[in-house]
Amino acid sequence: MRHDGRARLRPRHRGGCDGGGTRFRRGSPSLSRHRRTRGDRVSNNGRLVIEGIAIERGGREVVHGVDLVAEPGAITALLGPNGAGKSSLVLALAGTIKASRGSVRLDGADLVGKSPTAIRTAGIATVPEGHRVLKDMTVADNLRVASLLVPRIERPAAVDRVESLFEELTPLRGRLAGSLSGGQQQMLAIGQALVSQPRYLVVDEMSLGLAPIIVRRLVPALRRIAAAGVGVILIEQFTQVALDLASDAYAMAQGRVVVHAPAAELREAPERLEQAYRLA
Ligand SMILES: Nc1ncnc2c1ncn2[C@@H]1O[C@H](COP(=O)(O)OP(=O)(O)OP(=O)(O)O)[C@@H](O)[C@H]1O
Repeated sequence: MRHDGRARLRPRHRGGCDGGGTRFRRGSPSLSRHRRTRGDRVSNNGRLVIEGIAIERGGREVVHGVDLVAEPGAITALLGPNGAGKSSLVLALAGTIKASRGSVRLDGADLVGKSPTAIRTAGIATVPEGHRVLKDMTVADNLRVASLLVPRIERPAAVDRVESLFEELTPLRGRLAGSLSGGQQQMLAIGQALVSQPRYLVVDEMSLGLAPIIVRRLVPALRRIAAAGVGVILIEQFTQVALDLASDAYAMAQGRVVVHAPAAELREAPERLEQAYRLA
């Protein structure tokens, strides 16, 4: 850790993240601008620690005490069938809905009950399922709008950094976001979340509505994001894509975590997931 609190750009080699050839442009600043003190590092090593989270929706509990730990610089997959409670957990992480019990700790602070803005400021950015970009605005303006959360002096660099991550978007800067392909719009949505240089990025159903060939174009960007030190929680319908990217995987069913294992183990034995879903 440098003394200015920024993570280095050195790619990390963890689990399925190869980091090879996927650095940010040389000299581009770190993705993470949130200050970490020595005391913070001692408290949980920068991990995002979710403990005993329960969530009610429509008057009934749909998530029943979920534990999950995400590591900085690593991709954590969150899998599970429809209705398992993944999106509810994501919305609670973003502060859009409130957990009825449990804690979400980053550097010792409990973020449950905090506003979405406070959570974003603490360093957690979320791309919710079906997130829409601003279709009547250009790509550049979508990123500029997202950069309003960043101190004025840092905004141009923040936008540049995201453009370097998604080079496919650079020639499209002047295009209306609504005219982009589905994959490019998803890149832009992830880019908007990254403009504020979060420490953790939560992406719900990254590939929703996208063809597998398009999803594969998003994969290197996710690897670069993690290699720059950002912890990623990836909720993904294409289990194999998620397990290839992740170092650690959780699967939920019926509001509970039913599997937690290294992603590599589940790649080797995908039937463990099906069994766990059946038993839940
Ligand atoms: N707005 C809502 N009001 C009431 N119940 C809801 C609401 N949204 C979701 N639920 C219920 O909460 C449970 C968990 O749903 P959730 O969307 O979190 O699951 P999921 O794992 O993300 O599934 P999917 O992949 O289909 O989105 C389900 O039983 C669902 O019917």
